[in-house]
Amino acid sequence: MTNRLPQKKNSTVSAIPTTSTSKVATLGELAKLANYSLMDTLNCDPDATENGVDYAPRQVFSGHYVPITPTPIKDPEYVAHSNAFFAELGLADSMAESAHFMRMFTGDTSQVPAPMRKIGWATGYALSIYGTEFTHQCPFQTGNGYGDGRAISVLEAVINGQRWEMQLKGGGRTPYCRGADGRAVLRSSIREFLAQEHMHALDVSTSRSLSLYVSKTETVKRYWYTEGSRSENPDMMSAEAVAISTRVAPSFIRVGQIELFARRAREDGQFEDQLDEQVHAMQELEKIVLHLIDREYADVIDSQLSTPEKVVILAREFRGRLTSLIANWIRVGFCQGNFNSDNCAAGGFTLDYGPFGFCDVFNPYYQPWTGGGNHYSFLNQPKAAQSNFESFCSALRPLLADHKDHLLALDEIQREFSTVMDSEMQSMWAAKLGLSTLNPTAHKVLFNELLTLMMQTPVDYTIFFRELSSIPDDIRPLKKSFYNSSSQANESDSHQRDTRWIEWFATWKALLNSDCEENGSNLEEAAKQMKLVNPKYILREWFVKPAYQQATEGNYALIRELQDVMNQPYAEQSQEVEDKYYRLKPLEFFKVGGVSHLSCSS
Ligand SMILES: Nc1ncnc2c1ncn2[C@@H]1O[C@H](COP(=O)(O)OP(=O)(O)OP(=O)(O)O)[C@@H](O)[C@H]1O
Ligand SMILES: [Mg+2]
Repeated sequence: MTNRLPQKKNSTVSAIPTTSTSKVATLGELAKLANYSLMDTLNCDPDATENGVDYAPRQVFSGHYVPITPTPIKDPEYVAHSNAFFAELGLADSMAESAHFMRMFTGDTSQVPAPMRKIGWATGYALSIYGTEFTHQCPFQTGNGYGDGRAISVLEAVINGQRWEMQLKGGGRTPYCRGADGRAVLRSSIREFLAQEHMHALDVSTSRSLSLYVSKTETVKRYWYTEGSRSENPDMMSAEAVAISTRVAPSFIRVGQIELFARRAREDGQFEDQLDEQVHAMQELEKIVLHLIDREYADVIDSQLSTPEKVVILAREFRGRLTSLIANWIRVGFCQGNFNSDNCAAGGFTLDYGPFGFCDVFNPYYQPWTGGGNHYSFLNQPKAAQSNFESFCSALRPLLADHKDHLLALDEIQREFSTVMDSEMQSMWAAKLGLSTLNPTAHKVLFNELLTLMMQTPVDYTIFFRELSSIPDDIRPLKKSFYNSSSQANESDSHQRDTRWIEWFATWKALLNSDCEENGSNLEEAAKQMKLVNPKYILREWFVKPAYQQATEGNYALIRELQDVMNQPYAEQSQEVEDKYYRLKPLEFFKVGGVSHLSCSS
């Protein structure tokens, strides 16, 4: 029986583990775990100011990072921290509201205890949209001014043998800010904070949430929707409180980052001074790739291998993680919305919860972001991932220029992407249906008919699969997931629809029974497995909206409630929770700006 699709674990590093079982309770204790591999091994931008007050938009021509001192938010207030992640890191919960911790993670690094550093870093990256290279998003039209415009990393620490990078989002301007304010508002910060931890609880590989603080006095202006607006684009400008959330991952290296150095390494080199630059760029490309391997793939790539050998394994491993990630996104109804190469983590986990959403009604073209088009829509994500993977492979190619066999191996890995992706998708759909495979023709027919029925009915994606997971006796429980209830549809249509569902259900049940027999399993076991694959609770946008609305009034109760419910998405939980959160999307929320669609997310 196929069960929950495994996600690749974040890589570990060999370091001295913290042996003590007592929790890290002060910033001083956390400081002792600091270990700045990126700053210490990669190249600093030679034009950067030493004190890190490098806030004006400018071109950054070389180097892997720019040292940046974050800009603290004014009069910060604690909003939330992730208890689950604190526990995993061995941090005491009390730290989140302690003065020193709060000061650092609201952007004031002036007093951090040594060996922590007062200056953080931002990185440049390139952008490809659906495989096409872009440079004009950068104000200089060269691509040299694009990168972390408001994300500033402030710490790398090795905690219990695992290396983590901690990054402030909304920590102020950097040379990559392109003239913007470097801030994030409370609404988008709450969305990202909750979604990251929810995705982790769903077993989908992701950056994690550490903490979230809001300013009581500092605001920035953002376009947004008036209450109940059905407009596609925001119809008002409002002043919103700024916030800093801290996200954490083994690294924040994006496909776009590797691309940036590859593009430079690829330049013509017609003139002698350009040749020097090109050699330098090639060295920088190799360095960032080796760093990526060290940070994200150390457990699967032998450090003794040559660079070309490492590069080929890297491509294969990333392909494995990326295809598994996308299958998992689709398993839980997640649409990233803006899956450009600069939002695609080279470690193969979910990054950048901007215009993301979880689908309520099943729709293959579900896309929460009005600017995202069909290419980033729900069931097109495997294709979007393939484009990012091709950009990744192109960026690795300069490193293999003199190694024909390795180049051929890379070509092969790239060519096989869609086969590997299809196989991941098939296993995922099979697991959602409780089946061990979708290979036999009868299974494929069953699946295709299901897609048609789910669209035509239409069904709520989460509720449908969760009800199916109970392996009911007939289709009545499945009807809980139908958006057009029989009372709304005309009688003959609903009769026809039910007949098709009854037939589909009978076929599914028969295939499930014979699958169980073949595998020496039973329906009870199948139901148990299905409930580990098909979540009951999903972070629907209309749950999040009241939480961020109340938060603007200083009431964080709903955020806590959502943390509790969404951090155990497979559990049955109480009747009260079920009544409130296991529900179809109310009709009044359809087509409403900020709930059903977003035009921007920052
Ligand atoms: N308010 C802002 N100030 C400065 N830069 C910004 C701001 N908003 C977005 N950016 C930058 O614009 C680029 C595109 O924005 P996008 O919405 O993809 O990213 P994001 O949500 O800020 O960042 P990330 O990908 O780091 O999660 C990013 O490089 C981002 O840093
Ligand atoms: Mg982004």
